[in-house]
Order: sequence, then C-alpha cells, then structure tokens
Amino acid sequence: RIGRWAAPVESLHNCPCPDMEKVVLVTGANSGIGLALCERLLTEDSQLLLCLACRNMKRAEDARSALLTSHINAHIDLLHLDVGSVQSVLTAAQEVKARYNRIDFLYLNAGIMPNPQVDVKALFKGLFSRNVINMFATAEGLLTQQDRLNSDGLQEVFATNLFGHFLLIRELEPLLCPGGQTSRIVWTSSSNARRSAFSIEDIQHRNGTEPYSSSKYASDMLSLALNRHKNSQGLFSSVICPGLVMTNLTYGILPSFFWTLIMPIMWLIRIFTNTFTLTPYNGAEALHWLFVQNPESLDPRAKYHSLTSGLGKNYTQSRQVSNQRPLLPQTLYCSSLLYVNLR
Ligand SMILES: NC(=O)C1=CN([C@@H]2O[C@H](COP(=O)(O)OP(=O)(O)OC[C@H]3O[C@@H](n4cnc5c(N)ncnc54)[C@H](OP(=O)(O)O)[C@@H]3O)[C@@H](O)[C@H]2O)C=CC1
Ligand SMILES: CC(C)CCC[C@@H](C)[C@H]1CC[C@H]2C3=C(CC[C@]12C)[C@@]1(C)CCC(=O)[C@@H](C)[C@@H]1CC3
Repeated sequence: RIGRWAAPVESLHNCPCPDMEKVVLVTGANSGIGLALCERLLTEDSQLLLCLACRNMKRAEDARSALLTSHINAHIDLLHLDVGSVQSVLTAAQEVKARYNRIDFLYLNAGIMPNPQVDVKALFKGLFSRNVINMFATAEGLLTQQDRLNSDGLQEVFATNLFGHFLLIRELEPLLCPGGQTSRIVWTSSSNARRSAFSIEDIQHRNGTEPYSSSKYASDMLSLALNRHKNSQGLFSSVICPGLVMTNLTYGILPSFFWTLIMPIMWLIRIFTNTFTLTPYNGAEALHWLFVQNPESLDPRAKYHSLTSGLGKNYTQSRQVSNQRPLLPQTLYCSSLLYVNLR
C-alpha cells in the first residue's frame, strides 16, 4: 500500500527475517498473560520472530530463557520498553524500525492496576443480589485504585495502559501494513472496562477512583476508532478480555495466600461464570485465537473474551463492546492524536 503506512525502502533490507516469517511484538511479555501468550504463539508457529518488549531486562532475559527451554530453536528478541514513559516509547520505536521491516502482530498487553482496594461491603451486598454473576465477571462497583503522576506529568494508569501504546502504534506506522500486507493490533482490555468510569472531560481520569476501568474503556474506544480509520489500509485492531487470571496483577489485589485459600470457591464460581479462567494459559486463549483468525472475518466492534467452562474447556466468545456513545471513538482518537502530537 502507498501513503503513510508504507515502509521506507531502506528499512526493507534491515530485517533478519525471511519473507514468510511473522514478526510479533508483545508488550509486558515477561510475566502473566503476556508470557503465556508467547509460549502459545511459539507452539502455534515455530517460525515466528518474537520480540518481547519489557521494561525490566532481567525479567525479560528470564522470560526468554524460559521460552527457549520448551522452544529450543525459537527466534526471540528482547526490546527495552517502558510504555509508561514517552521517551522510552520513542527510543524503542526507533530500535524496532532499525531491526524489522514490518510488524505482523502488535500485542498491546502491558498493563497496571496500582493500589487496588476491594469494597468489602459492596462485595457482601452483591453476593446476595441478583447481580452476583455480573459482579464476579466485571467487578463492577467492587474495585477502586489510587493513581499518581508519572515523570512525564501524566496519570500513570492512562500513560501505561493507553497513551504509551497509542504512541507506539503511531511511531511504528511505517512498519504496519507495508506493501499491501495486513497488520494486526490486539489490546488486552478487560470486562472491568465501563463507560460510566470514563469522561472525555477528564481524559486521564485524574479526578476519579477507577482509572483502570476508565483506561480499559478508552482502549476499547480507541480500537474501534482505529478500525474506522485504518481498516481500509489493512490495519485491524481487536480487544480481548482474558477473564479473571491469577497473575502479579491479581496478587496485588489480595495476597497470594488468600487466593490459594479461596481457590476451591473460585473453581465453584467458574461453574456459574466461565470468566474465571484463572491460569495465564487459559487467559491467553482469545489472544491466541485471534492470531489464527483471518482479520476480515472479525467484527471491528467486538470484544473477544477468553472463557473456561466448569469442566476446564477453553474457548473464545465475541461480545459487543459495551455502551458506545456515537462520537466517542472519534473524539478519543482525536484527543489521543493531539496528545501524541504535543509530546
Ligand atoms: N489478571 C487479570 O485477571 C486480568 C488482566 N488483564 C490485563 O492483562 C494484561 C496483562 O496483565 P497480567 O498478566 O494479568 O499481569 P502481570 O502483572 O503479570 O503482567 C503485566 C505485564 O505488563 C508489564 N508492564 C507493566 N507496566 C509496564 C510498563 N510501564 N512498561 C512495560 N511493561 C509494563 C509488566 O512488567 P513488570 O514485570 O516489569 O511489572 C508485566 O510484564 C494487563 O493489561 C491487564 O490489565 C485484564 C483482565 C484481567
Ligand atoms: C470469594 C471471592 C472469589 C472473593 C474475591 C472478590 C474480588 C477480590 C474479586 C471478585 C471479582 C474479581 C475481578 C477482578 C479482581 C478481583 C475481583 C474483584 C478483576 C477486576 C481483575 C482485573 C480485570 O481486568 C477484571 C476482568 C477482573 C474482574 C473480576
């Protein structure tokens, strides 16, 4: 394709990968769902050129070693990337452009939920309400977080979960959809994403207590806007929810011994809500499923959910992204563009 999405001619010679090898970049790849995704992708396609984009290089090295144990000949690169820092994203994007001539899959998975607080009163009230299943699936009304400013003067949750990733997409434009090929973007969103937690007047959720929910809703809207603006150029964006998964993120909500203690209850709850996927492998189901789908067959307005049945069977289900206000995707896209241009 011609225009802004075409790769500069000189970079076409940089790539160490033969033409047919897929180039996949995963942010937050050193633990949890991101690491499980990498494991599953290498099992699916041993020819992959996989780039682990992480903020901590020691953890990234450990993740690469773990992956190489089960995939001895895998081609795994490391990239230093702190998505919560504008400078780090810019430097990392330069590095990516020097290394590869295209990106086939960009998995935007890194995410944070700092200082979470569970509203125990609401939890007990919810247990005896008709809304109990929805409460376990979405944590609606149960969770708040305390956010702070990062060194760029941005709210940390939005900077990490949304802005850094959007900036990365914009900076990597020359590698997306080169020469008429398609490229894919996949956001690890959440069923905790809620429209009522987001306000276009407070785009970083500076004044609220649910920045996580707000940032995930914003990523859903941004994905929608990307599809509207870029599908015709061969760029396809999708959002997924991995379900409730035991990772460092959830161990930050309640201590690990507590989760271990209530594990039998969690297995029981899984019979009623298949959103308790629990293991990173199960949580990566929808991310893996999208990898093997034809992008033209996907619904640009869907959120793809990783689900695990009571008997432990994994599957992916598409549900409409909730409650879109007609102009919100465009507005958010424009605001994010403005943010990126002002950087
Ligand atoms: N666990 C769950 O139940 C759910 C998780 N999710 C989402 O899944 C994604 C993965 O989380 P999960 O695997 O659960 O949790 P983990 O904490 O295990 O993984 C998060 C990953 O993101 C990385 N990360 C965090 N901040 C940055 C940053 N500034 N720059 C680069 N990397 C960063 C972490 O790196 P480091 O090791 O250095 O901290 C880590 O590799 C997140 O987006 C989360 O919101 C969505 C729904 C449910
Ligand atoms: C007996 C119970 C299992 C006690 C656990 C209560 C709560 C701590 C959990 C109930 C629903 C959970 C949940 C999440 C966190 C922990 C709970 C609030 C998430 C918000 C984690 C991150 C996500 O992105 C969501 C998809 C999760 C939704 C459910």
